[in-house]
Amino acid sequence: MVLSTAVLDTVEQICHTVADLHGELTRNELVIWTAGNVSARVPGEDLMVIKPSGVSYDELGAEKMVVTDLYGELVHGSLAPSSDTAAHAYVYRHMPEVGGVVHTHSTYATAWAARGEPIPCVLTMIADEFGGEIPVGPFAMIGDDSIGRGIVETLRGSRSPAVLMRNHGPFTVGKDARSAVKAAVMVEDVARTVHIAHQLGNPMPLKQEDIDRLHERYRNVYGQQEAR
Ligand SMILES: O=C(CO)[C@@H](O)[C@H](O)COP(=O)(O)O
Repeated sequence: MVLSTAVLDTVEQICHTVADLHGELTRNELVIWTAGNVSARVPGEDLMVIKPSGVSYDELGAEKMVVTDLYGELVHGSLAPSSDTAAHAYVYRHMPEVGGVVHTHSTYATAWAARGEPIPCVLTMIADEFGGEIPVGPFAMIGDDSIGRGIVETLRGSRSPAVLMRNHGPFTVGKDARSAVKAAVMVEDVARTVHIAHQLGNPMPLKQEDIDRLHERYRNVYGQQEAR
């Protein structure tokens, strides 16, 4: 596939954004070695930008990013795309509102995934960002559509931008890649806090009406609305 100059310009900007966001994964200590990935949809095109597989985060500049179609076929770039490319691509094909996808193996969220247990909505921060419990998706093999199917089946009908894929780890989505990274940071933080709460006793669930009000306020009042 030959990309037009206009699309190449857009792709170049997105490559910089996606490369920088991989720096957020390391800065927030969500990944070890090469074990996590960020992607972004190319707006208006059936394309996405994702990191190459198995390349050190220290070497992940914009020039190393790869562009694939929404079936994971390489369109631009020379390196082999991330092993989770098919999963990200499936999400973009089936969730048109999603502009960014992130996967990590962050320690506490992955521990919940190993136990196959949703993170209960026992904190205002969980109600705010996730709108309820953080769900568990099925175990799925790496490399084909299976993980993507599990993500989409679990997140459809949920307000959560995060799913804990059983025996694997968290996948998060957002309107753009930065929002998906934010959800990845937050899922790890609440996974750790709720784990600690469990060591101390029984965390108290929030009432559904309070969850709804908190989530609504977070979406529509919190922060600088024009920047959301
Ligand atoms: O869980 C998996 C698959 O084993 C991945 O998240 C890897 O840990 C990182 O893979 P690349 O993005 O480097 O291919």
